[in-house]
Amino acid sequence: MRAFSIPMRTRFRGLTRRDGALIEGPAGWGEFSPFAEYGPAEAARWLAAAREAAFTGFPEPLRDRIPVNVTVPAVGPGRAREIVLASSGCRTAKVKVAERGQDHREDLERVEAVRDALGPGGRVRIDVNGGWDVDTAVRMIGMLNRFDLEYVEQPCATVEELALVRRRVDVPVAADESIRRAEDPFLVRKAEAADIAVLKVQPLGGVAAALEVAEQIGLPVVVSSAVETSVGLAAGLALAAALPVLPYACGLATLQLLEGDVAADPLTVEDGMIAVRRPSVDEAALARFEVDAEGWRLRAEQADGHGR
Ligand SMILES: O=C(O)CCC(=O)c1ccccc1C(=O)O
Ligand SMILES: [Mg+2]
Repeated sequence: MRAFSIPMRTRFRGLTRRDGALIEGPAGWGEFSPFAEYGPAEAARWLAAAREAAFTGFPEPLRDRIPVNVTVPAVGPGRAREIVLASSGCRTAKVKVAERGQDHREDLERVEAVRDALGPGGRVRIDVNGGWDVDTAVRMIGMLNRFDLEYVEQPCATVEELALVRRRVDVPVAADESIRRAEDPFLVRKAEAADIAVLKVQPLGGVAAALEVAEQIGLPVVVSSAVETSVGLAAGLALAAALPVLPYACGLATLQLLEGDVAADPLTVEDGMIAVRRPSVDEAALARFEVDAEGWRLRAEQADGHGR
């Protein structure tokens, strides 16, 4: 097992560095990078995803390029515009809103700047990460829809709240945390709480497991990353490539958020798309970010035996 710590270009989810581990097996490299605050039961699924990549491999791809969105963190409007313009042709942007410590005006200015940078033909989605209550969500979605929203991701924290918001707004609702951190990922479907499912490979325990969730959830899927190196992103690409239909751009352009990568040929965006392939770890690239792996070995050991 090898471990990395890569600085983030801009603070994201409160993170200033992305830390994780890499394992190599007969099928290739796998990434194990659960966030620091996740306990062993949750980390067990992330570990299963890394092992699938290293020892099993991925399902057959049905497409060889995946359209992706540029991810805009909770930055000021000037920086938001720069990020969109430097996104290598992404025609869809996902804008983080409701950042703790910021006000609604900052969200409006950021989304306006992104719409302006993309032009009327681009698509703008927002991700609230559960930051609003129902009334705030209804009010803010109404205001932000002036910039024509493709969908709103996780406007509130709970499935019940998502269902209430969904009944009160015209903008489609996507569920993220309500699927990847839920006891029952299908509650969203049963409660008719979302129009779109955001699926991430590591939190769901691998590509095959996520593909199964996609089949059973009966909603269009957006594959998104957990802000990973090219090794983790490759698993997301494999999922996106294996889905029978892919109506939306995926949140896999997140290498743009990191200062560097562990591969010599990173999964970069070209014309708003990423080619489906699996880069391997390059010793010289990893050397820039490598840290001691002992803590990660311990974390994997603790995660073992904590299956879903
Ligand atoms: O979907 C994207 O554009 C990027 C990925 C992303 O936003 C994300 C990355 C890590 C953890 C949580 C999230 C999220 O979607 O909330
Ligand atoms: Mg999200």
